[in-house]
Amino acid sequence: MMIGVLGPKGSYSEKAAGQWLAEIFPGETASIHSESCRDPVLHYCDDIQDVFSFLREGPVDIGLVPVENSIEGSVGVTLDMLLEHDVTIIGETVVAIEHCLLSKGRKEDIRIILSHPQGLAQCRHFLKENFRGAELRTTGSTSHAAKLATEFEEMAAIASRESAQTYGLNILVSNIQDRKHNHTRFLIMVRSDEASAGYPYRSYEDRTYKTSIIVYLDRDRPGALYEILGEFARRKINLTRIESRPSKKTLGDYLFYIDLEGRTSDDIIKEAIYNVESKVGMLKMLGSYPASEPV
Ligand SMILES: O=C(O)C(=O)Cc1ccccc1
Repeated sequence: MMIGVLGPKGSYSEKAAGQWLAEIFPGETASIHSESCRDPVLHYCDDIQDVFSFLREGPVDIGLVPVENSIEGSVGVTLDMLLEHDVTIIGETVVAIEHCLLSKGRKEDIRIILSHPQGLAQCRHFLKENFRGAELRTTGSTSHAAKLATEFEEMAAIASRESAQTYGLNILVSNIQDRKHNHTRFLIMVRSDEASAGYPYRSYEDRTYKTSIIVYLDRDRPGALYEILGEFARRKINLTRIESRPSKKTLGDYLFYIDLEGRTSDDIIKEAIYNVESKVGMLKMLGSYPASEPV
């Protein structure tokens, strides 16, 4: 079983994969580099788009991507790829993020700071206060930033402690994110045809399920969104997230990403989604999956 994650080694996505595997294959060695856990191996991808591409074309069987962060909000490229690709969400996991400033050189010598866009954004205040003149550069992942920072003493990376160890970097400053509590939610996906094949992971009768959908109103009219949300509200279905994302058709035209409590095997969820579908231009079902434990 090959799992596509943002690489290289040391990324938060890699950490999320280990955490999810330990949840779904409890008791087995959760090491993602061993032969256990039904032989999952990681396929390190350069960026989020590649996780989706390698899922579609192979060799990846399961894709894991960051979708939202408690400080910076949604990962836009993930939302766009969820619309574009034929994938089904089968799980989610939430990782506590602790960004550190890593370098081979001294703090006073840092001129360039590298990280994933989410990493830079989650440390915006720290960077303004401590490195106003530094050049900020984005990389495909925090661990790629750490790997690059090994090359020059005036470079630093915003990445995890694990990356410091992996790439032999010093931790100049730890816990630099703008809020102490910093969590990122990751989605686990398969190709939609695989989902119907019943992937090798158990159903959790004792867990709360979530269902994720994307809707497009296609013609804006007063109360349109209210009507849709009303289909859930009148059935007392709890929405855990609603996010608008530009349709890329024209300014002010949006898609809505909605997460709700329940699963499509529940009649009430099925009924609500059926009614919503009759009121919108497009509805894409992303999947029903066990909700992560509350953080
Ligand atoms: O770049 C990584 O390590 C990732 O897995 C993406 C990411 C970046 C910043 C915070 C959480 C996840």
